[in-house]
Order: sequence, then C-alpha cells, then structure tokens
Amino acid sequence: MGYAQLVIGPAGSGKSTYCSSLYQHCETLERSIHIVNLDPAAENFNYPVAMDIRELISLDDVMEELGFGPNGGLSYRMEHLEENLDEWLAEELDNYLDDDYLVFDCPGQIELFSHVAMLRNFVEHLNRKNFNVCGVYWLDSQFITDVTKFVSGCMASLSAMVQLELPHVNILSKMDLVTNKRDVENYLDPEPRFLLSELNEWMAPWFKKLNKSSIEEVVEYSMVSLIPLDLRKESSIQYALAQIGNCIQYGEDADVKIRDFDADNDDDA
Ligand SMILES: Nc1nc2c(ncn2[C@@H]2O[C@H](COP(=O)(O)OP(=O)(O)OP(=O)(O)O)[C@@H](O)[C@H]2O)c(=O)[nH]1
Ligand SMILES: [Mg+2]
Repeated sequence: MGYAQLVIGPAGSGKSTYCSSLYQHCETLERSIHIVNLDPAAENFNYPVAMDIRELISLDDVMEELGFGPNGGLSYRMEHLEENLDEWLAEELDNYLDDDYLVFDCPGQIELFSHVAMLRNFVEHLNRKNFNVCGVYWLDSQFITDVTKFVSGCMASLSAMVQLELPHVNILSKMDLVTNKRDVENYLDPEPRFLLSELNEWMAPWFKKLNKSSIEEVVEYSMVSLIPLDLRKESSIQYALAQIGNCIQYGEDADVKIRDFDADNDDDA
C-alpha cells in the first residue's frame, strides 16, 4: 500500500512552497517522501523532483506549435497527458516501493480539478496501483478576509472534492502573514449560524434563501474545517501531516493532535 497527497488549489496559494517545506521537514525526521511535479509550466524547484511531468512535453512546445496561450496550453497539455498517462505513470511508479509516500504538486488552474477529467483519471490510476490518496486543498489566508470569500473558497474546494471523490483536507496557508488572529479565527471552526448571519449581513436581502442553502451545503460536507498552516513552525507542518495521515490511514503521526496556531508565538519555528 502506497500513500499520496494530491496538492491542489488556486494559483499562488502556496502549494509548491509547502512541498519544499514538507520535503525539508521529512528530511530532518529522516522520513522518506517523494515530491512529484505535475505542473508543466514550473521552472524552479526547491525540492528534489522525483517525477516530472515536463518529461512528456513542455508547455513551450504546446504554445508554440498549437498557438495556445499559457492557460489554454496547460489545459490542452493535461488532456494530452491523459492519453499517455497510464504508460508514463505505470513506468514511473515502478521505481517506488509499496509503502512509499508521494506528494503531487499540481498546477493552480482551477479547471483541472473542476471539469477536466485528467486529474480524476490520474487518481483512479493511483488507486489501481494501491495508493491511498488524499486531496489536499489550498486556501490562502490572505484571501479569507470575509465571509463571502470564505464561502466561495469552500465552494471551489467542494467542487474539487466532488470531482475527485477523494478523502479531502483543507489547508489555510500563509498563516505567518496573519498579524491579527481574529481575522481568520472566525473561519477556523465557525458556527453555521454565525456564518449565515454574517452572510445575510453582507448580501442584499433577496439572497437570504441562497445564503442558507450555501451554508448548509458547506457545513454538510464538513468544508468548514480548515487546518491553519504556518510553515515556519515544524509543529504546524507536523499537525497538517498527521491530519492528512489520518485520511489515508498513514498511522505513524496519528498521535499529534494539538492544532498549532498562535500567530504571536514563534518559539518553535
Ligand atoms: N509568507 C508566506 N509566503 C508564502 C507561503 N507559501 C507561499 N508563499 C509565497 O506565495 C507565492 C506563491 O507560492 P507558490 O508556492 O509558488 O504557490 P503555488 O500554489 O505553487 O502556485 P502555482 O504553482 O502558480 O499554482 C510565492 O511568492 C511564495 O513565496 C507562506 O507560507 N508564507
Ligand atoms: Mg506551484
């Protein structure tokens, strides 16, 4: 049985930075982890790249030959990958042992996990190869500044979860940039009634019915549970890793239960 994280979420939310911090964290613990680059447009890596999607075809080629811009080129590239996916992945995965832990650093185009079948097929392939996979969805704390942004972030995450049908964890990234804890505290474990009343306050009165069903939807799928992550703190990385571990039955870290979020306390950085 192998283990895998599929690191997904909007562009710039901190996925690749997390991958390199996670790599360093595991290296310190002498724990084996392999980071895979699934972003054809990526150029610089702060982690050793175990597998690299750019081996198949580069984004430059697609843009040049077919006249796509960067975003269209990426979508085309991912669909093209689908055709070669089984062969490439099967070949690459042969290099890994049964209990290896892989982390897939995905591109930030939202279409990839909302309506392109590629990632879903990718996950099915990993499942067939006996990997337990967790979708790790990234939300940038800098954008979760009010209830409307919180709900829209949750909805995007929900759409990824429904599309991928994977155990799912939401990470609130860049906690080091949060100077006022109160700004995000309201959204870490929020009361549905609090969310609804905030939303009703923000929105015009005729949105009340929609607000209610949006919050119900978000709450029903447990989307409201965000894991705050401060990459400066080993304990924060460890906590996120343990939560993800619980989802994929990776037992080793299950005993780390204390959520480490205290913007004022950097002692254990
Ligand atoms: N302060 C701070 N900055 C961060 C953190 N994580 C990422 N950043 C910055 O945010 C920017 C985007 O980070 P990336 O890790 O490249 O984001 P990404 O999600 O991989 O982006 P795409 O690959 O474009 O989808 C970079 O300038 C990072 O330095 C964090 O935890 N704290
Ligand atoms: Mg990236």
